[in-house]
Amino acid sequence: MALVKKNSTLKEYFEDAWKAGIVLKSASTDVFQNLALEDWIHEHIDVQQRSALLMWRNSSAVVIGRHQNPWQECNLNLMRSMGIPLARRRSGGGTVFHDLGNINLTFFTSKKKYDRHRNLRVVTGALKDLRPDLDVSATDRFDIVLNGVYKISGTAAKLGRTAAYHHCTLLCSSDRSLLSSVLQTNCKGIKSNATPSVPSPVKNLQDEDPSLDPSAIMGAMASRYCAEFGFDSPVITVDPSVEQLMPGIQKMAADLQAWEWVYGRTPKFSICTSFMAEGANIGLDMDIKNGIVEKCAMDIPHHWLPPEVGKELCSALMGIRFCPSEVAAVVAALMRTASRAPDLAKKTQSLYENVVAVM
Ligand SMILES: Nc1ncnc2c1ncn2[C@@H]1O[C@H](COP(=O)(O)OC(=O)CCCC[C@@H]2CCSS2)[C@@H](O)[C@H]1O
Repeated sequence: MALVKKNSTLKEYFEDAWKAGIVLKSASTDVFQNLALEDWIHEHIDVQQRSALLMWRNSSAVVIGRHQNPWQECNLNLMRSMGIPLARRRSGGGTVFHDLGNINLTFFTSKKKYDRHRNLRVVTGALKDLRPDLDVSATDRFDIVLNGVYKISGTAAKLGRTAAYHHCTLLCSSDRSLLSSVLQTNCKGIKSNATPSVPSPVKNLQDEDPSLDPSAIMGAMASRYCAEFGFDSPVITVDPSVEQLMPGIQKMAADLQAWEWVYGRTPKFSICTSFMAEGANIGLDMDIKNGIVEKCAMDIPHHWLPPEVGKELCSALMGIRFCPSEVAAVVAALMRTASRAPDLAKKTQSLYENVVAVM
């Protein structure tokens, strides 16, 4: 393993030293830094005459596709309570769970040389180099399955004008029970045209063979990649938190982490649901555009709460971000300004808790 020389940017280093191709490994396990590293390479490195493989792992995170709805795809309540970040990537496709037991592989090429079959052959070939009798194969939707059934890898891609990347996951030893809990929505009654994920039964490679650990797999992957693409490269470790190496990368990471990108890019959707609050059945109807509440109506029995109180709450929710902290701030302000009888305050609080439960 080698580190990029001090005082040279990755671009200079890459383009001077590595004529045919390069194998990189990220030193970071931060999902936003690593997605920014992909973006940076895609935008700055000339891949017309060379190719690159980037290997990276993240600490626990959920990664949605560019055109997806996070409220529809994952359990945001659980993720918030466990401190698991949500990221929206630049490529399309469905939602996956990452942790240190999952390897991500990004294949950078010119658009002309973009070839997912070839890349997945590198992945399955490397696994077979480690364990020849492993039954792994690529499907026609570019998943890789183990024993013909269990998904161990999912694929997505980004095609630019002249350059492209194809990236995929590889489940070695991920927390499968956390994977399935976080990929289950806590939000009922969503109507949306966002890209839905395609859930599959998953397995870890280590369930099949405990010797298949992430570092052995990454070593085999690097060798196979070099053999397939016809060059020889050591694995170069790059640290995306070092701005001097990749000028502009911190801004890219900040953009990927911004609420406006992660949540605000969700295609317009609506929520039509009902819940029980303090013994009353309440209907909730909301439209959310760019992550902002555009319409809010509650169907509240009049004997339970005076209509003006419900209307006041709905109009306070209009125009705010569809997220618990903003709703909490709005409700706290309402409680402070309006003098509430204890009974009304309790009911407003219960409405608030139920609204937050769908966020
Ligand atoms: N880490 C991981 N690997 C493989 N399969 C997974 C994983 N996490 C969840 N899943 C399963 O795939 C479906 C979603 O499948 P679906 O086909 O909808 O989406 C994908 O596969 C997208 C792959 C994106 C790969 C990128 C590479 C670098 S950043 S993320 C989910 O419901 C689970 O059943």
